[in-house]
Amino acid sequence: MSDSHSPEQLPIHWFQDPNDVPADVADWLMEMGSMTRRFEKQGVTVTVKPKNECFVRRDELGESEAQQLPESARYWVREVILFGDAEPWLLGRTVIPEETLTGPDLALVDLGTVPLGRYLFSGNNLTRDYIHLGQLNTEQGSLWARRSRLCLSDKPLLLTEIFLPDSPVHRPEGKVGQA
Ligand SMILES: C=C(O[C@@H]1C=C(C(=O)O)C=C[C@H]1O)C(=O)O
Repeated sequence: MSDSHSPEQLPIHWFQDPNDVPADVADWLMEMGSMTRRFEKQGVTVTVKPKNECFVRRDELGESEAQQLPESARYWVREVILFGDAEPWLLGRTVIPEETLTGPDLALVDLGTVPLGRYLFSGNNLTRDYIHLGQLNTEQGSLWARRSRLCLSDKPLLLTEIFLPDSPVHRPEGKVGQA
């Protein structure tokens, strides 16, 4: 799957019932802590390559994204590829209403190659409203995905993560280096 597609343009099928997802996959997708840290526990160096970062209007969001975020004049969008060592493991798309970018949280627009999780999980002011589990069918096969609405000091942001074929989520044992 080319990384030129924005996750919002990709037709992700969202499951109504998480029990429709295999338990070993759900164990990854329902991770409540930092996915960056979870990946690092696989023994890899996690790096982030920003692909797109900009402000957009509400009518430029995907319909399902806009439905899950409050009205705002504009939203900060961050799209990245996250790597485990040299392997692309995850496409991430974060949408942040401008009203969330207050005080120290304005730093969210300057993350660059710093993994979002390093910032979000650095304090004790992050909650996760929900995690939706999904699957994306591509010419190369299907990919697992999840969408979380997070709140940073009670201010919302929406995070979509698509797990790429090389990621542990798609390995039978979920472990790196096991054939
Ligand atoms: C939210 C986290 O940050 C990760 C890093 C991202 C980024 O740098 O934009 C996006 C998705 C996450 O997989 C996390 O570690 O849980």
